[in-house]
Amino acid sequence: MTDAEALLATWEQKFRPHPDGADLPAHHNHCLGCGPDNPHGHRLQARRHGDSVVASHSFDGRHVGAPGIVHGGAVATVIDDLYGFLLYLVGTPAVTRRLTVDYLAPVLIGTTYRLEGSVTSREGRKLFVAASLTASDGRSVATSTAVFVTVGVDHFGRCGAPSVDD
Ligand SMILES: CCCCCCCCCCCCCC(=O)SCCNC(=O)CCNC(=O)[C@H](O)C(C)(C)COP(=O)(O)OP(=O)(O)OC[C@H]1O[C@@H](n2cnc3c(N)ncnc32)[C@H](O)[C@@H]1OP(=O)(O)O
Repeated sequence: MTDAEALLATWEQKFRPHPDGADLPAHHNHCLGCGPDNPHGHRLQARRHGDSVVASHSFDGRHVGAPGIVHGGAVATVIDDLYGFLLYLVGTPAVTRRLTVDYLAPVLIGTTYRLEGSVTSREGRKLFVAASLTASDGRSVATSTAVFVTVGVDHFGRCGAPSVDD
Protein backbone atom coordinates (compact mmCIF):
# COMPACT_ATOMS: atom_id res chain seq x y z
CA MET A 1 0.00 0.00 0.00
CA THR A 2 1.39 3.42 -0.90
CA ASP A 3 1.49 6.26 1.65
CA ALA A 4 -1.36 7.90 -0.24
CA GLU A 5 -3.54 4.79 -0.10
CA ALA A 6 -2.73 4.33 3.59
CA LEU A 7 -3.80 7.90 4.32
CA LEU A 8 -7.08 7.53 2.47
CA ALA A 9 -7.76 4.22 4.21
CA THR A 10 -7.14 5.86 7.58
CA TRP A 11 -9.78 8.43 6.80
CA GLU A 12 -12.21 5.84 5.50
CA GLN A 13 -11.91 3.98 8.82
CA LYS A 14 -13.17 7.08 10.64
CA PHE A 15 -16.61 6.59 9.05
CA ARG A 16 -17.64 3.92 11.52
CA PRO A 17 -20.35 4.11 14.21
CA HIS A 18 -19.33 6.41 17.04
CA PRO A 19 -21.18 5.94 20.35
CA ASP A 20 -23.17 8.82 21.78
CA GLY A 21 -20.87 11.13 23.72
CA ALA A 22 -17.73 9.88 22.00
CA ASP A 23 -14.93 12.24 21.03
CA LEU A 24 -14.66 12.27 17.24
CA PRO A 25 -11.31 11.86 15.47
CA ALA A 26 -9.59 14.73 13.67
CA HIS A 27 -10.06 14.65 9.90
CA HIS A 28 -6.30 14.38 9.61
CA ASN A 29 -3.34 15.71 11.58
CA HIS A 30 -2.88 18.85 9.47
CA CYS A 31 -6.52 19.82 9.00
CA LEU A 32 -6.88 23.59 9.47
CA GLY A 33 -10.00 23.08 11.55
CA CYS A 34 -9.03 20.19 13.81
CA GLY A 35 -5.56 18.85 13.03
CA PRO A 36 -3.34 18.72 16.14
CA ASP A 37 -0.19 19.29 14.05
CA ASN A 38 -1.29 22.38 12.11
CA PRO A 39 0.44 25.37 13.76
CA HIS A 40 -2.13 27.73 12.20
CA GLY A 41 -5.10 25.53 13.04
CA HIS A 42 -8.02 25.78 15.42
CA ARG A 43 -7.61 22.30 16.92
CA LEU A 44 -11.36 21.94 17.18
CA GLN A 45 -12.43 18.94 19.27
CA ALA A 46 -15.95 17.69 18.69
CA ARG A 47 -18.02 14.92 20.16
CA ARG A 48 -21.20 13.15 19.24
CA HIS A 49 -24.34 14.34 21.03
CA GLY A 50 -27.19 12.17 19.83
CA ASP A 51 -27.64 12.94 16.14
CA SER A 52 -25.70 16.19 16.52
CA VAL A 53 -22.07 17.14 17.02
CA VAL A 54 -21.04 19.57 19.74
CA ALA A 55 -17.82 21.33 20.68
CA SER A 56 -16.58 23.77 23.24
CA HIS A 57 -14.19 26.17 21.59
CA SER A 58 -12.28 29.39 22.12
CA PHE A 59 -10.34 31.35 19.52
CA ASP A 60 -6.91 32.83 20.23
CA GLY A 61 -4.80 35.75 19.05
CA ARG A 62 -3.99 34.04 15.75
CA HIS A 63 -7.63 34.43 14.74
CA VAL A 64 -8.15 38.13 15.45
CA GLY A 65 -9.91 40.43 12.99
CA ALA A 66 -10.93 43.72 14.56
CA PRO A 67 -9.11 44.14 17.92
CA GLY A 68 -10.46 41.61 20.40
CA ILE A 69 -12.92 40.18 17.90
CA VAL A 70 -12.51 36.91 16.02
CA HIS A 71 -12.13 37.24 12.24
CA GLY A 72 -15.32 36.20 10.48
CA GLY A 73 -13.39 33.85 8.23
CA ALA A 74 -12.03 32.05 11.27
CA VAL A 75 -15.56 31.59 12.61
CA ALA A 76 -16.64 30.22 9.24
CA THR A 77 -13.65 27.86 9.19
CA VAL A 78 -14.56 26.37 12.56
CA ILE A 79 -18.23 25.99 11.64
CA ASP A 80 -17.29 24.35 8.34
CA ASP A 81 -15.02 21.95 10.18
CA LEU A 82 -17.75 21.16 12.71
CA TYR A 83 -19.88 20.05 9.77
CA GLY A 84 -16.96 17.84 8.77
CA PHE A 85 -17.41 15.95 12.07
CA LEU A 86 -21.10 15.54 11.36
CA LEU A 87 -20.14 13.54 8.30
CA TYR A 88 -18.83 10.77 10.56
CA LEU A 89 -22.37 10.37 11.89
CA VAL A 90 -23.89 10.48 8.42
CA GLY A 91 -21.38 7.82 7.42
CA THR A 92 -20.17 9.25 4.16
CA PRO A 93 -17.57 11.78 3.06
CA ALA A 94 -18.95 15.00 1.59
CA VAL A 95 -17.63 18.45 0.74
CA THR A 96 -18.99 21.92 1.34
CA ARG A 97 -20.84 23.27 -1.66
CA ARG A 98 -22.44 26.29 0.05
CA LEU A 99 -21.81 27.80 3.47
CA THR A 100 -23.72 30.72 5.00
CA VAL A 101 -23.02 32.36 8.33
CA ASP A 102 -25.13 34.95 10.14
CA TYR A 103 -22.88 36.87 12.50
CA LEU A 104 -25.31 37.96 15.21
CA ALA A 105 -22.85 39.39 17.75
CA PRO A 106 -19.07 39.78 17.99
CA VAL A 107 -17.24 36.53 18.74
CA LEU A 108 -14.55 37.41 21.27
CA ILE A 109 -10.97 36.19 21.46
CA GLY A 110 -10.32 34.03 24.52
CA THR A 111 -14.01 33.38 25.24
CA THR A 112 -15.41 29.87 25.22
CA TYR A 113 -18.39 29.14 22.98
CA ARG A 114 -20.53 26.09 22.43
CA LEU A 115 -20.92 24.85 18.88
CA GLU A 116 -23.65 22.50 17.79
CA GLY A 117 -24.34 21.15 14.31
CA SER A 118 -26.87 18.77 12.86
CA VAL A 119 -28.29 17.52 9.58
CA THR A 120 -31.63 19.12 8.83
CA SER A 121 -32.48 17.11 5.70
CA ARG A 122 -31.03 14.98 2.95
CA GLU A 123 -31.94 14.89 -0.75
CA GLY A 124 -29.94 12.51 -2.89
CA ARG A 125 -26.30 13.57 -2.64
CA LYS A 126 -27.18 16.82 -0.87
CA LEU A 127 -26.94 17.15 2.88
CA PHE A 128 -28.56 20.25 4.36
CA VAL A 129 -26.93 21.10 7.68
CA ALA A 130 -27.23 23.82 10.31
CA ALA A 131 -25.08 25.00 13.19
CA SER A 132 -24.98 27.54 15.98
CA LEU A 133 -22.35 29.22 18.11
CA THR A 134 -23.63 30.09 21.58
CA ALA A 135 -22.08 32.11 24.41
CA SER A 136 -22.02 30.82 27.99
CA ASP A 137 -25.02 33.03 28.88
CA GLY A 138 -27.06 31.31 26.16
CA ARG A 139 -26.86 34.13 23.59
CA SER A 140 -26.57 32.93 20.02
CA VAL A 141 -23.63 34.79 18.42
CA ALA A 142 -23.62 33.05 15.03
CA THR A 143 -25.84 30.68 13.11
CA SER A 144 -25.10 28.86 9.89
CA THR A 145 -26.57 26.66 7.23
CA ALA A 146 -24.69 24.75 4.56
CA VAL A 147 -25.12 22.34 1.71
CA PHE A 148 -22.68 19.45 1.54
CA VAL A 149 -22.51 17.11 -1.46
CA THR A 150 -21.45 13.52 -0.86
CA VAL A 151 -18.32 12.26 -2.60
CA GLY A 152 -16.31 9.05 -2.54
CA VAL A 153 -13.07 8.91 -0.59
CA ASP A 154 -11.33 8.82 -3.98
CA HIS A 155 -12.33 12.52 -4.37
CA PHE A 156 -9.57 13.41 -1.88
CA GLY A 157 -7.00 11.26 -3.64
CA ARG A 158 -7.76 13.08 -6.90
CA CYS A 159 -7.34 16.42 -5.15
CA GLY A 160 -3.83 15.72 -3.90
CA ALA A 161 -4.61 14.60 -0.34
CA PRO A 162 -1.53 12.36 -0.33
CA SER A 163 0.75 15.38 -0.23
CA VAL A 164 -0.21 16.08 3.39
CA ASP A 165 1.84 14.37 6.06
CA ASP A 166 -0.43 12.46 8.41
C1 LIG B 1 -6.49 12.22 3.08
C2 LIG B 1 -7.85 12.16 3.17
C3 LIG B 1 -8.27 13.21 4.15
C4 LIG B 1 -9.44 14.01 3.75
C5 LIG B 1 -9.84 14.88 4.82
C6 LIG B 1 -10.90 15.82 4.41
C7 LIG B 1 -11.35 16.51 5.58
C8 LIG B 1 -12.45 17.42 5.27
C9 LIG B 1 -13.22 17.62 6.49
C10 LIG B 1 -14.24 18.66 6.32
C11 LIG B 1 -13.67 20.01 6.30
C12 LIG B 1 -14.70 21.03 6.04
C13 LIG B 1 -15.34 20.83 4.70
C14 LIG B 1 -14.49 21.37 3.59
O1 LIG B 1 -13.69 22.25 3.76
S1 LIG B 1 -14.73 20.68 2.05
C15 LIG B 1 -13.65 21.65 0.99
C16 LIG B 1 -14.35 22.81 0.34
N1 LIG B 1 -15.27 22.37 -0.66
C17 LIG B 1 -14.88 21.90 -1.85
O2 LIG B 1 -13.70 21.81 -2.16
C18 LIG B 1 -15.97 21.51 -2.82
C19 LIG B 1 -15.64 21.96 -4.23
N2 LIG B 1 -16.72 21.57 -5.12
C20 LIG B 1 -16.74 20.35 -5.73
O3 LIG B 1 -15.82 19.57 -5.62
C21 LIG B 1 -17.97 20.02 -6.54
O4 LIG B 1 -18.68 21.19 -6.82
C22 LIG B 1 -18.91 19.03 -5.76
C23 LIG B 1 -18.20 17.68 -5.56
C24 LIG B 1 -19.37 19.62 -4.44
C25 LIG B 1 -20.18 18.82 -6.59
O5 LIG B 1 -19.83 18.54 -7.89
P1 LIG B 1 -20.59 17.43 -8.72
O6 LIG B 1 -20.25 17.68 -10.14
O7 LIG B 1 -20.26 16.11 -8.14
O8 LIG B 1 -22.13 17.70 -8.41
P2 LIG B 1 -23.15 18.81 -8.98
O9 LIG B 1 -22.49 20.14 -9.25
O10 LIG B 1 -23.89 18.16 -10.08
O11 LIG B 1 -24.09 19.03 -7.71
C26 LIG B 1 -24.59 17.91 -6.96
C27 LIG B 1 -25.97 18.26 -6.45
O12 LIG B 1 -25.89 19.39 -5.58
C28 LIG B 1 -26.80 20.41 -6.01
N3 LIG B 1 -26.27 21.70 -5.64
C29 LIG B 1 -25.12 22.26 -6.06
N4 LIG B 1 -24.94 23.43 -5.45
C30 LIG B 1 -25.97 23.63 -4.64
C31 LIG B 1 -26.32 24.64 -3.74
N5 LIG B 1 -25.55 25.70 -3.55
N6 LIG B 1 -27.46 24.52 -3.05
C32 LIG B 1 -28.26 23.43 -3.21
N7 LIG B 1 -27.96 22.42 -4.04
C33 LIG B 1 -26.83 22.52 -4.74
C34 LIG B 1 -26.89 20.21 -7.51
O13 LIG B 1 -28.09 20.78 -8.04
C35 LIG B 1 -26.92 18.69 -7.58
O14 LIG B 1 -28.20 18.24 -7.17
P3 LIG B 1 -28.97 17.16 -8.05
O15 LIG B 1 -29.16 17.81 -9.38
O16 LIG B 1 -28.08 15.96 -8.06
O17 LIG B 1 -30.27 16.94 -7.30
